[in-house]
Amino acid sequence: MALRDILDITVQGGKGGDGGLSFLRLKYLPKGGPDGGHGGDGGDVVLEAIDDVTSLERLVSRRLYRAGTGGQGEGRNRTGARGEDVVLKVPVGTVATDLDTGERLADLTEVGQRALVARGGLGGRGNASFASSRRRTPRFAERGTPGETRRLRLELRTIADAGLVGYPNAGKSSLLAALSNARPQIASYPFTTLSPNLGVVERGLERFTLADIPGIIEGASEGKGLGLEFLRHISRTRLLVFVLDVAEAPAQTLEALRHELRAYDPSLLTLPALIALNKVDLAAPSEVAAAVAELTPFGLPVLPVSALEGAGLEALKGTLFDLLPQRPQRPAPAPAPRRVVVDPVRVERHERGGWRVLGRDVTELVARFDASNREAVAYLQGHFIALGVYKLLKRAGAEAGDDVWIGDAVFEYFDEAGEADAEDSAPEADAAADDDDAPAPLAAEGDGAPEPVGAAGGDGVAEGDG
Ligand SMILES: Nc1nc2c(ncn2[C@@H]2O[C@H](COP(=O)(O)OP(=O)(O)OP(=O)(O)O)[C@@H](O)[C@H]2O)c(=O)[nH]1
Repeated sequence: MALRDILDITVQGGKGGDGGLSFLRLKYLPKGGPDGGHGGDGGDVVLEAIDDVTSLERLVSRRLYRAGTGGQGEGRNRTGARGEDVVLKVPVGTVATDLDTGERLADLTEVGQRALVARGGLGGRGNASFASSRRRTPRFAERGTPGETRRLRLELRTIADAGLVGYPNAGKSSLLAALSNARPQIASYPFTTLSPNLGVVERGLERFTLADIPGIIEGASEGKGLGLEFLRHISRTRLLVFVLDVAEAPAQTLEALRHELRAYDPSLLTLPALIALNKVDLAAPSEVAAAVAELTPFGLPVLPVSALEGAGLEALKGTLFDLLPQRPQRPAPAPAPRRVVVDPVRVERHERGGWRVLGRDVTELVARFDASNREAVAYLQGHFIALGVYKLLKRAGAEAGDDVWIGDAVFEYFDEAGEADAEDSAPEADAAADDDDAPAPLAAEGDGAPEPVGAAGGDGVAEGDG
């Protein structure tokens, strides 16, 4: 079977469900407390390695794989359902790379191994979470965050146990067909095989996989022909079978093949190897004997065979089983650490007048609330203080009435006295989260002017040039 071995897709974690906005209703308790539950987290996109080399083929029909959205939080503090995961089955030997960052996300070397490639978003907190002694009936809740989106390259690096290496037309496909269950196309001209063919070789209950590694010609290691495309398939085999045509200067050919392998990856030459001296049916016995003598100095077992007529194949098979090293029990690799993106809060002029506040923490925070909801904005103000937003705006020269853009939301800036005094008694970042409707000099557009209050704590976090 010919294998598709590279596929680019987009994967997207599910959006987190929004937090619930709800109040307890009881017959004798008309003004019940807030009881909106949390939104469920969005589902993840996960890769799972299976023992089927054709499985990339089945992912071709779609370009985007998106996991399920988390359910919305509901009354009586009911948490929304978690979004459904999407599990993509890929062949063992698949390597997943982030196309935009080049980061290696997964290297699946064992059947059943899984890797998370796009995390679902977080569910938002329900309004019950925002209740406090001063805000008994919070009429806002948090939105869920979007899931991760990634452009992904899936690349199958064939993990065949043994690889057939030889010049075009040496008889690799024929040998593969003769030794295994594979039925590759065979033609009498070079380059019939453009992607590796794979077969399973069996002896009683033992079995191993054998791949035909085509395209290795002189200069392959420098990228000639499709050389590098094919060479990467060898990089994981545990045994090499050099396939040489008895009539085509076998010793010289072997030298050339070894040269290409060494240039690509010197460690390939340390793998156990043997020589299948093919097409002996076309040569006189003396010719075969001379070729064997010529090859002996390489120190590898030499097995004269005829892929076409079947001569020597049982002996070849036996030697393959004898030489094949045990598959190492590789521990599952540790998951890659999450990258921490440093994107400090900063302020710049907005092209339409006013200001733009940038920085991941603050824009993500604002995106989680409805900026037209006064209560939500009052809640956000505590965080703006902790993140140093006011201080930066003031330093940059913001004036009362200026528009301040944060993500998609627009606020209005209020300049006020007393800020300097408040700088010392700035709240901790954590405390700000629970801070009650602390008025501060940013209000949602159209809101009445709140009372002035002072500036930034958490300045270390927010350091940046205004
Ligand atoms: N007489 C004879 N012909 C053979 C033998 N093995 C392969 N051939 C022939 O040699 C030609 C090439 O064989 P393939 O198996 O396609 O060779 P390959 O090395 O896989 O070639 P590429 O796929 O082009 O890299 C075909 O015409 C085969 O029938 C053999 O043992 N004896």
